[in-house]
Amino acid sequence: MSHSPSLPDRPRLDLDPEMSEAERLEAIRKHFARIVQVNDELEDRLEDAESQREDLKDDVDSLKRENEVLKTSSLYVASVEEITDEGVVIKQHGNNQEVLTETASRLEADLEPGDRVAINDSFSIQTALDDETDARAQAMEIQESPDVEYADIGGIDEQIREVREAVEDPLENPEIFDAVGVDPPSGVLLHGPPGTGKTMLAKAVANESDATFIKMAGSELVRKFIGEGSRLVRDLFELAAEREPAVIFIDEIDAVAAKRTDSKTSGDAEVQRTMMQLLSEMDGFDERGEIRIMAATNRFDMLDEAILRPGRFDRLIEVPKPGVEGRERILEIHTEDMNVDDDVDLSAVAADLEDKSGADIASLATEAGMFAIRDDRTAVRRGDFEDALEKLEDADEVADRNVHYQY
Ligand SMILES: Nc1ncnc2c1ncn2[C@@H]1O[C@H](COP(=O)(O)OP(=O)(O)OP(=O)(O)O)[C@@H](O)[C@H]1O
Repeated sequence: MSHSPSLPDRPRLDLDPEMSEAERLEAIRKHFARIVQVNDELEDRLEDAESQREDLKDDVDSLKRENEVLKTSSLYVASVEEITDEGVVIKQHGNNQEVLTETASRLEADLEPGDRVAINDSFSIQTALDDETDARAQAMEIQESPDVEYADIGGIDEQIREVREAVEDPLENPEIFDAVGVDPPSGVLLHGPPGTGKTMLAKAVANESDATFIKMAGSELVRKFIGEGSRLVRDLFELAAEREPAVIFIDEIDAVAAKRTDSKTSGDAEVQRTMMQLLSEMDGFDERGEIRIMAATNRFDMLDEAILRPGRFDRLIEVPKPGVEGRERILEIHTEDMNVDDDVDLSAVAADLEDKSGADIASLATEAGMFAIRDDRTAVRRGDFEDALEKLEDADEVADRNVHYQY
């Protein structure tokens, strides 16, 4: 930028007392003329300066815009690995490069290992990505130790035994499989009507084997995360590897692994890609690792057989609705903390619950408690269970009219 010449001197009026009247007048006239001239000069300079200021302002604006673009368009996504005294260790997605970086203390206080963050070209953390932007967090439910135990599950003891053998034993005693020279099942598929305890079983086996429970719902993959299904499946296995020992649980697997239909829409192609990703993840899997894979479905009949081949979901466990003894056990579990009158015979209540699932029985118990509360009582009576059953059946009837469930 060129330096502007210095401003003109301020004109001075020197009047000599010796001067004649005419000479004074002449001096004042000249002084006035100089003032007018300096004034004109200053006005010109002001005009120049103003137009220069306009130009500079335009420059500033465009630089500001450029800066904004630089700040917002070239951010990369990374995960926080560790927070140390020297800074935050992050791992960049895509190339897995680990970097020690600094972050504003405003952000650092809220960061935790596992969080996703946006970083700029020089790896400095710009923002923490909240759950809304984090599809991975939305699509998966992660529990370090789910609060379900085998003792909380009633009526499916044989299924518990099978799941322990296929999931817990390989996690806890992999050497037994090595010694005998057999591979444990690759994947365990639980199938049966809704509300029979499939999710509970998966949570319980994760809990009792001290493994992280990572759940992904197949239906959400195809409904909420359109276009992201195969990436999320990849993320799922990556996450399990980071958190092992881990139990991966894919609920409603039929949503991504249904038999191919004749009608080929683009949605089907996307679902197909998600399933292919799942199969390739399972095929490339070392069975003896510390990750076990489970899935559940209410629609076994709809599954594509490709997912049932050896090396994939090769252990099938049917989880049926409970028989009368199972129903009684489930009733006991769900009324354990309730104040139930001594004269209530749970086996008689269970006998009336033909065809009900564990989930039905859990809501029956809660509903019976509600009837007691409405009646201003603190103890639940036999009649409350009867009223609750009636209510449940009315609700079922409405549901049946709306959905035709086929299992
Ligand atoms: N066998 C059972 N013993 C005790 N409680 C049960 C049992 N089955 C179901 N429940 C109750 O029903 C709820 C739902 O069960 P869960 O989610 O495990 O069923 P699910 O088979 O996975 O169902 P869905 O196929 O609908 O996902 C449980 O939280 C529990 O309260």
